[in-house]
Amino acid sequence: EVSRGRRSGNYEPPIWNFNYVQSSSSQYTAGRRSGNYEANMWDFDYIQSSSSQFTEDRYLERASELVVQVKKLLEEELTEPIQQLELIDDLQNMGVSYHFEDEIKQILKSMYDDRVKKYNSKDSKNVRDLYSTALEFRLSRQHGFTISQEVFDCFKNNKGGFEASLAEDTRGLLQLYEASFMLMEGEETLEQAKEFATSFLLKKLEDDTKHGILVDENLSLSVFHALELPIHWRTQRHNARWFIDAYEKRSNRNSVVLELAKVDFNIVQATYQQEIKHISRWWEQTRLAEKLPFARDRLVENFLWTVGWLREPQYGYARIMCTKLFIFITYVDDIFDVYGTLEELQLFRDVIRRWDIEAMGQLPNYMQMCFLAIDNFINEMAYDVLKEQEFVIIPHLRKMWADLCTSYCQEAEWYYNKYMPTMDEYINNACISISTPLILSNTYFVVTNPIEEEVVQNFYKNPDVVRYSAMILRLADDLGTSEFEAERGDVPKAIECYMNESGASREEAREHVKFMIWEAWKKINKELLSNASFPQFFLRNAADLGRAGQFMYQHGDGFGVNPHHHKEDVSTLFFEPL
Ligand SMILES: CC1(C)[C@@H]2CC[C@@]1(C)[C@@H](OP(=O)([O-])OP(=O)([O-])[O-])C2
Ligand SMILES: [Mg+2]
Ligand SMILES: [Mg+2]
Ligand SMILES: [Mg+2]
Repeated sequence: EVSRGRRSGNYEPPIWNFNYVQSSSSQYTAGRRSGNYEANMWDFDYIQSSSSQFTEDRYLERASELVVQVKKLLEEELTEPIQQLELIDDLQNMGVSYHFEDEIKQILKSMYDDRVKKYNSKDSKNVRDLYSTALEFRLSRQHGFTISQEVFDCFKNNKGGFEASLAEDTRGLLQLYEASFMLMEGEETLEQAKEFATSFLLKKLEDDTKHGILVDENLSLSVFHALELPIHWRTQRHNARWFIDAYEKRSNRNSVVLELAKVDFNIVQATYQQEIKHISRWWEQTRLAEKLPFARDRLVENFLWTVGWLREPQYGYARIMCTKLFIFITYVDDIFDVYGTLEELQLFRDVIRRWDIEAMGQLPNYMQMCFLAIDNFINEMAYDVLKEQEFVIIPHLRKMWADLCTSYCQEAEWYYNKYMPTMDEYINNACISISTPLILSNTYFVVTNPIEEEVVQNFYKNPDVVRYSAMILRLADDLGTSEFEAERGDVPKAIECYMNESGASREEAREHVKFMIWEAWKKINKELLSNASFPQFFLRNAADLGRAGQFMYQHGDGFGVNPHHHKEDVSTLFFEPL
């Protein structure tokens, strides 16, 4: 088959194979109930209840005790607002804030109301230190409070720039840097803040490296980590382990908070592990990896994608279904990008557009296998939803798949016809081919009860929140994968389109794509604060899907060509307890 002029992705076999996954275990997994995992444990209603049915009671009990103690700490024992803000930030970064959502919202709301009162009372400007102002700004915006960038005006000189004396305040500069990523279009102070803080933080790292003296090693590590990716661009679960390790090194760490972070990390890991084992058994029996060996067989890495936006334990069913979705998207993407002839691809697109099961016979066997497996999958999802809430999602699932394959086929036709699309032509198609509309709509269907028809109709209005989420994932993907794709043979991607249009070098084009990601985040930040057409959880998923792309491709193609980039992440998240 490959000899018939078909391209190959030369993708390595999976690092985590079936036997490894099935042999994994965790002391946190409930032994007595392990036998009935294959019963109806995985359908929508059962799994939605709570994934704690997988966990040993003694660990659940300890975690519950610790949650009560941390709530008391957060609401009663911490007397200074800055202490509460620091603990909120630590709980979020270590992945345990989902236990304290109401308390966190209440604390941030009362701080926001106080600030508005003070501002309206024209009190003398309550000039606070940069550190606490920036931390409160970021957390408030993150939780939907439209705090103004003007809170930073008191740190500017009479020329409108930030005071040079702030350069000595590394902790404050780090928080100013983190806060600046919450910006929306037109917020010049935050644009300035990002440039100002970045320049001094980079200088701080250079000085540390040059002189070899780390005044505060933890602070230097935090600065380095932030300059790699700011907190606002990081997915919580993927980064929890780093923050727990960093918290443990701190002299001011709270032992109760640390113990909760560790025991919760291990409970969630045990839950994820059971889900991966279940999906792995399903994947093995499809035999698609055997039948379509040219495609990326990345079951565990596809699960790693889904914990980027479906992190809380109770979303087990959704993680299972979205991992299956990601597997099929990857396989269809590789059919269009790597293996199919143009004639086969156009036929496949037309059959998918009509969802014409009867026309299956016209397809080559590898496409028949893929189409029928996807048909089984969307019927399974649609039946689960219909059983739960009498809402028929089949037409929407088929439409989203048809749109995806149409965009894939457009890319294939550009490739085979050696056509170089303009940047606009490429981006308008690539915001669909990156599969974000399909992923976000499917996620909505598997986590929402009741599904609202009005929200579903909003999917079809090419909403900005979906477009800019797709833009971030698409551009992160192109930064990570397009050089290898160009070598193998694929449609020109954002970098190549920009080089062609502007005459820029590859490095200049890469910098421009990074700038486009920065611009897309301004749009998403506005959507997160003001979009009323979609539920908050949908908006969070949209932002997190972009973040998952920035995580996955941070060091190149960490999914297809170089899954070893995330070998450590997979081990610590799914297989090795803290
Ligand atoms: C789910 C995905 C994020 C989307 C389809 C498979 C992916 C893992 C990625 O793969 P890639 O081959 O880089 O996509 P594209 O560049 O061919 O669009 C793009
Ligand atoms: Mg591809
Ligand atoms: Mg593709
Ligand atoms: Mg790619």
